Amino acid sequence: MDIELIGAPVDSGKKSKGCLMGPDAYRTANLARALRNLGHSVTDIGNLTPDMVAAPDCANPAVHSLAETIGWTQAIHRAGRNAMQAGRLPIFLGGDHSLSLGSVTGVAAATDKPQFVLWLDAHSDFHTLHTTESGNLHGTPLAYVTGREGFEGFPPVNNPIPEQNICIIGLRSVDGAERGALEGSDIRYHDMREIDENGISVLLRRFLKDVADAGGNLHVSLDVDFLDPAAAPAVGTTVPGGATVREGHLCMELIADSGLMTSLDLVELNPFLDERGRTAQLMVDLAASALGRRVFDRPTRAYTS
Ligand SMILES: NC(=[NH2+])NCCC[C@H](N)C(=O)O
Ligand SMILES: [Mn+2]
Ligand SMILES: [Mn+2]
Repeated sequence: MDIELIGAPVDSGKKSKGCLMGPDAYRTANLARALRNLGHSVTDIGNLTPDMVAAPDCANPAVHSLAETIGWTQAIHRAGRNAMQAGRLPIFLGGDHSLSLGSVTGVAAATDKPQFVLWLDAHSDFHTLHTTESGNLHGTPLAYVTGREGFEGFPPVNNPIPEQNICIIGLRSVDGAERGALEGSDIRYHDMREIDENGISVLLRRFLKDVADAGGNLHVSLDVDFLDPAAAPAVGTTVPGGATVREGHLCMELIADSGLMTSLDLVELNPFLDERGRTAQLMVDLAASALGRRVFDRPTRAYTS
């Protein structure tokens, strides 16, 4: 694969800061080398900066950092579209999850194929500007990319993702308004109990088969808080009871086997909250699994520090 690393140090999607350090933490954890070792060509285009836009009016007083988030959305959208049009697989190095307002719409704008989205997250991120109580826009991208109303001031979504093409796995923290919207939608979603009862591979394989049958492109959006906080502490919105390290890798290995992934977000890493870089390293290892690393390819533990 021809992979493009796109630094997106978005930190406007919530109040507690630190995700802006994410792209450099992935670089420090040697993401590019891990992917090159798998035989991929890797280009790091450095970090994007947000467009400067005027602040639109917003009826919800809780919403904050609106202009900055719109500016990021535009810049990330362009970068994602360009990478796809150049025949590359973009990996968006976040940055908080509001970066997906731009990444998902950008990659979807670059293809005629049906676009599918796999959302690995403790949260559904299905708020609009009007339903969010926190005012944190990292809780909104899935509603935006499906073309829902309630995003005044944002670029119009010209290539909305059909709800049937979206699968959320890992849910364990959904706000009331999101729940109502989700239940009234065609999005498929699997909470942690369903994972426990069925095994994560059963749920994911079902979705991957649909992507394959439709001949679709697959965007994977991996939120650090999909994982259990014991394994991945470097995130502001920890929720106990998340995916294990092996469940995370199994998802990524199934994605690699499918050959369907065309773009990837690594979001919500807050290196300020990390412990000796272990969450950044885990995210790098998961990205490597998604791009073909297998259990037996992993460096022998005793030989690494
Ligand atoms: N990308 C995330 N970590 N999102 C968390 C969102 C939490 C909550 N639903 C909110 O709107 O504030
Ligand atoms: Mn999220
Ligand atoms: Mn989350």
